[in-house]
Amino acid sequence: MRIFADENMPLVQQFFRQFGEVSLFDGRNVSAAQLQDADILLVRSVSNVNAQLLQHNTKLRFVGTATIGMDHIDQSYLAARNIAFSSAPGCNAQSVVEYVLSSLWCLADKYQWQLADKTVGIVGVGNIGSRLAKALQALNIKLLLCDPLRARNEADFNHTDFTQLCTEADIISFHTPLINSGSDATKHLLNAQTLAQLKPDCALINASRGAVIDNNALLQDLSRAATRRAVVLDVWEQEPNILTALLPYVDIATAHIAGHSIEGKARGTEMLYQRCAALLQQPLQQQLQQLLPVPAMEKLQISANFGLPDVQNLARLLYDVRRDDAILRHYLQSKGFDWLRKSYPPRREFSSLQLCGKVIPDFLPQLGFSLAQ
Ligand SMILES: NC(=O)c1ccc[n+]([C@@H]2O[C@H](COP(=O)([O-])OP(=O)(O)OC[C@H]3O[C@@H](n4cnc5c(N)ncnc54)[C@H](O)[C@@H]3O)[C@@H](O)[C@H]2O)c1
Ligand SMILES: O=C(O)[C@H](O)[C@H](O)COP(=O)(O)O
Repeated sequence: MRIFADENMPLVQQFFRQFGEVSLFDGRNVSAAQLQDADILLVRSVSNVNAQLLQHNTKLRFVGTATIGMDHIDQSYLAARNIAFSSAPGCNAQSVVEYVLSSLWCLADKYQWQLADKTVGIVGVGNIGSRLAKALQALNIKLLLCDPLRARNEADFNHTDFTQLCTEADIISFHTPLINSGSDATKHLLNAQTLAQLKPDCALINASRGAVIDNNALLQDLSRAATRRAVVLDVWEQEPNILTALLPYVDIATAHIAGHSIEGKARGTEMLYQRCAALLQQPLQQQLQQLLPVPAMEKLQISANFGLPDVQNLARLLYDVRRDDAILRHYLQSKGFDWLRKSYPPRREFSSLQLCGKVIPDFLPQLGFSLAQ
């Protein structure tokens, strides 16, 4: 069995060698000729899997993307060819939540906000949005939730229409898939018209897909003297060739790495491994927990005096998004967007640090921290 995998898929050899020979490729530049012998194809978000890429391959049995987003996969084409497909739902959801929390704390420091006075609008309340909602509730932050699909299917879902959310939120965080057309389309959900409805100081966070915000319209908006909004962008239109004119207006700019914690990426590989093992009717020989590196900090003692104001310091032990903003601003021009992603420095999730103590406040597990056994 021949397995072809993106070179940026951690632990892929360790997981997949059980099924056959693993060959690696550069995901952004992979060609149809390279993949003609693949039985199993494992990609990330930078490879468009479609008729053109698979034109020379007649034996493919499985395509997996170690990502949550699936907008780069032509699923109808795979179904028509009877090729099994899987994404990795939720694999890096906690990583994105930690990115958003770190961004909020940085903005709160920079602009001296009291986060408890802010209303955060979450647009897209799936794996990431609902975890984020739980974390923000733990921090006593007021929420508005917008998810028309959930509103249609769940009678008790407390939905706020996007237009209303735009006028009422102090901060909006986007967590929808990229949907190009139809009544729930998210492409350019935030555009010149919807931007004009926001409060002049409404902050924006986008860690979903770049095209959910019309980047040119955002640039126009941010260039206006009347606009005073803080902006965090992890995702951009036309990656890797991003609109660099936005950078001076953006408080935190990163290279589509919100989901790139060590756990988030490796969980994606493991989920595809489990799916492949089921498809090939093979036993599971590997487990992520055994393959993850030992974290630099394993245990921390919490005293009875630990309170909500201490959470920010605790979280910063593990991740501070300003590191990634600084790296982008320093290296984007000389090394490029894809290099920033490929050489992303290690980041562990909150759960890697086990908290010990007689009484651990409830908000810590709600934020994703784990308790020592
Ligand atoms: N920046 C990163 O590194 C990174 C990492 C992971 C995921 N993502 C992106 O984040 C997206 C969301 O991830 P998830 O795991 O929460 O996905 P999910 O599928 O679990 O949830 C998406 C939610 O968005 C809702 N939705 C769809 N259309 C909507 C609309 N028009 N308005 C409001 N809500 C809408 C869906 O009903 C669903 O509940 C992914 O599709 C991916 O594109 C980015
Ligand atoms: O959709 C996702 O899961 C994320 O956007 C993912 O982190 C993208 O990262 P990539 O696959 O490009 O490394």
